[in-house]
Amino acid sequence: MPITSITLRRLNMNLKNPFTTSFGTMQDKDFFITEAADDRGNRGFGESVAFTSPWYTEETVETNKHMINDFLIKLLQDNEIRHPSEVRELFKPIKRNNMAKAAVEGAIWDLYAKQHGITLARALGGTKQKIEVGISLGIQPTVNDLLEKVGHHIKQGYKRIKIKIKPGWDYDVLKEVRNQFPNTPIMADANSAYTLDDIDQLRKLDELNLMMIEQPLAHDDIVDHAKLQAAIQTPVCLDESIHSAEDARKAIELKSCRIINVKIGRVGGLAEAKEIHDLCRKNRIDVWCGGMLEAGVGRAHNIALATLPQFTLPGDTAGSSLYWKKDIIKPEVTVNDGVITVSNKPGIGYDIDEQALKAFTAEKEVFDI
Ligand SMILES: O=C(O)CCC(=O)c1ccccc1C(=O)O
Ligand SMILES: [Mg+2]
Repeated sequence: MPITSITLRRLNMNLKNPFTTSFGTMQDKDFFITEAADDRGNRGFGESVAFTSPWYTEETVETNKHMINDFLIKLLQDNEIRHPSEVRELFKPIKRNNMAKAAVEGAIWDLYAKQHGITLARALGGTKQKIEVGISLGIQPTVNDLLEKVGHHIKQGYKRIKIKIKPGWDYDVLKEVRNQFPNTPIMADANSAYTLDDIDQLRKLDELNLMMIEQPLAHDDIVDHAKLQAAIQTPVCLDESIHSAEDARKAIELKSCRIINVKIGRVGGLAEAKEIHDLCRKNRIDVWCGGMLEAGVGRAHNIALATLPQFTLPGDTAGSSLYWKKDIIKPEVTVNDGVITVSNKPGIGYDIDEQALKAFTAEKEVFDI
């Protein structure tokens, strides 16, 4: 497929509200938007989901820059690809650095879909016209703040509420939420804040009828998670531990989880994400699309991925306006009664807001391919 250039733009955007996890608080986002262009005026876009510090995985904005500039671009310059699904194989000699790879691969998928006049969802084999979404609520200053936010988002129609937890902000808080909202689908995300020593505290969550607990144990573990899953009723969902279809296969085999949160960046791109999806479909593991506080381009990619059939649970792809005063796509992603209607325009399905993109761009570099 024709690709004549890759452009890297480094953007700075401010989140509307600070987002707090068991690791700390995020307010500013500094990230890359990638663009793959051909000589017929088609432009495909991708987004890197790495943060400025390596708290979620080992990658950062700076490591992304190094990997893309010094390795991934060269592989594209030296090799022809016929289809975006070949990018994964092309990037294999570079170990890990999945978010860097996904950012480049994503732009190429969007370009391919636009070259063929089809939606990215269709290029991936997705069929859903509508996707259900939930919201992820960071750790709040007080329980009352949390209860108020939960109530607000239930009223807006979000299909499930995810609550970040950590030791000291877990059972008691979730119990208050459950008491006030007895019928709402609720889940918890610990971002690796516990160990097996906390098993009694984690078992207490069983009485709260949670949809799942996401990544309770270490970011690189699938063994202790299997022990935990055997000891509690609440389904375990893995996020940080799954970087590839191979990781997913092993976790399924060990019974480390009953659910997997798929994030395109964490697993190295759309082709790998689809393979995890296919594997989970075969093994009847529910999957949902996670979020990384994306701007519109990354959000659009998530929506396209979530049109695949095994995305059976609501994802973290909430509406743009929950994160940003102004997004970089037109129109912004909107959610009605917890549902996003999938765009039928070619590629990611949203236009780039060129003015906004320019306004948020701090650095720009163009590589000829
Ligand atoms: O709303 C979103 O984009 C997802 C929010 C979220 O939970 C999250 C945000 C940043 C990093 C990791 C996670 C996570 O799923 O663990
Ligand atoms: Mg998570």
